[in-house]
Amino acid sequence: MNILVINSGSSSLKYQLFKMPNQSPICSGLVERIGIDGSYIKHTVFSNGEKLVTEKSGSIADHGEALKQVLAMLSGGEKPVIASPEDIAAVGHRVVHGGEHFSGPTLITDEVKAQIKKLFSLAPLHNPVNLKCIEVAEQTFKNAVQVAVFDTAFHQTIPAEAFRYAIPDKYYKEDGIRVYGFHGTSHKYVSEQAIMWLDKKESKIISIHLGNGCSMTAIKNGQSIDTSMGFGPLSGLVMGTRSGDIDPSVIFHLIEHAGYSLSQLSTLFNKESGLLGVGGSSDMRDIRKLVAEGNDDAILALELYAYRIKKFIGAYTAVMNGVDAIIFTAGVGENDMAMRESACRELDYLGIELDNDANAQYNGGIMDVSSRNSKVRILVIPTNEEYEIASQCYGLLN
Ligand SMILES: Nc1ncnc2c1ncn2[C@@H]1O[C@H](COP(=O)(O)OP(=O)(O)O)[C@@H](O)[C@H]1O
Ligand SMILES: CC(=O)OP(=O)(O)O
Ligand SMILES: [Mg+2]
Repeated sequence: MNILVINSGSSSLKYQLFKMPNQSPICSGLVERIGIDGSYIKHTVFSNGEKLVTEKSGSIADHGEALKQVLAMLSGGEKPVIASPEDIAAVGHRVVHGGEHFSGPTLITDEVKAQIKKLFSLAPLHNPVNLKCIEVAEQTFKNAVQVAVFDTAFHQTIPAEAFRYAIPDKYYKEDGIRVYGFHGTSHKYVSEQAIMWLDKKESKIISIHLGNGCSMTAIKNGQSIDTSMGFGPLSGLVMGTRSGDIDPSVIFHLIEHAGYSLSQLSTLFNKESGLLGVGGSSDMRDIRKLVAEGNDDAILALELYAYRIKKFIGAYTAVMNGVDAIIFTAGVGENDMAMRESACRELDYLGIELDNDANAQYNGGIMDVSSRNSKVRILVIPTNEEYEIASQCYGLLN
């Protein structure tokens, strides 16, 4: 059974085609820097132990256009992987916000699409794009089953003391205002990998997902018990274009004294803040180049970014009364060794000590980059949201 997985993030679209239940993909790829200059597609076909890579650059304005180009690559190019749309039995979609409605993989119906739409304003960089990808896939693969896997699902185990905000009851009961948490598919996947690696079911893990969106999760005995994103994917860590935690008084101030409208506020905190707002680019690679040129704004952006991670490591160590392992994952977490170094600096009081050489040598797979004396294992684990989505789809359909 061929399952195509579509993972649209805020700046990227990733995809993999799996022949399930076999774990290895037939092809995979990503479209990066969507909506900013220098967009490109990298499409890799795996065949008889070999990799055939096709790369294409050019401007890609939005996720709809990105997905159309990806679909053309699946059936065309040097090595087509499908002969016709009928070759795809199911399409698994990453959907970021599912509210309290969804705690597992879900067959997409008109009702499910309506729910995804209802949550547009809570995840404005994601849910509209997720729905667009579902619609393009429905039109392209008319006979395939469409399945949604929600970022929020893994966090449904968070207890009330962590998911409720300290505001009157009715805002939760009537309006569903609570912490939902995101990147759940990634936190689930990497923490399960870590539990296998540690060979320890009763474990305390902090998972740090640093992509364009960034979040951290405290995972006790395999279950999410707290996470840094909240009602929407905006709170917590400093991100590519999102501010992370901010005192709501700033919002009152901007409305009262600068006449800001709702949409101006949403644009400011979702699209113009974070690394972009402080350092001049949303992309960590650009920030690193600016830092190398001595740009003070970019240096400050990195400091804010690392400081916030460190603060949550402290908070989640306290919440779990200890920590066995910390995981770094996603675009920045896997590729930016200097950020891992900054975030773990001077944490020896908590028993967290990085091995700088091992950290610098990381080049893929699961690796322990902590020093021998470190009480806490520091693991770099490549996330694979697409594989996790494919297995959940397969589980649902069989
Ligand atoms: N080699 C690298 N060094 C530093 N940062 C990197 C590298 N490769 C990717 N990144 C960063 O990873 C981020 C994107 O992460 P990703 O997980 O793909 O994001 P998303 O899924 O949220 O769109 C960008 O900030 C990008 O600069
Ligand atoms: C939820 C979220 O922020 O996702 P991404 O990092 O893919 O933008
Ligand atoms: Mg992502």
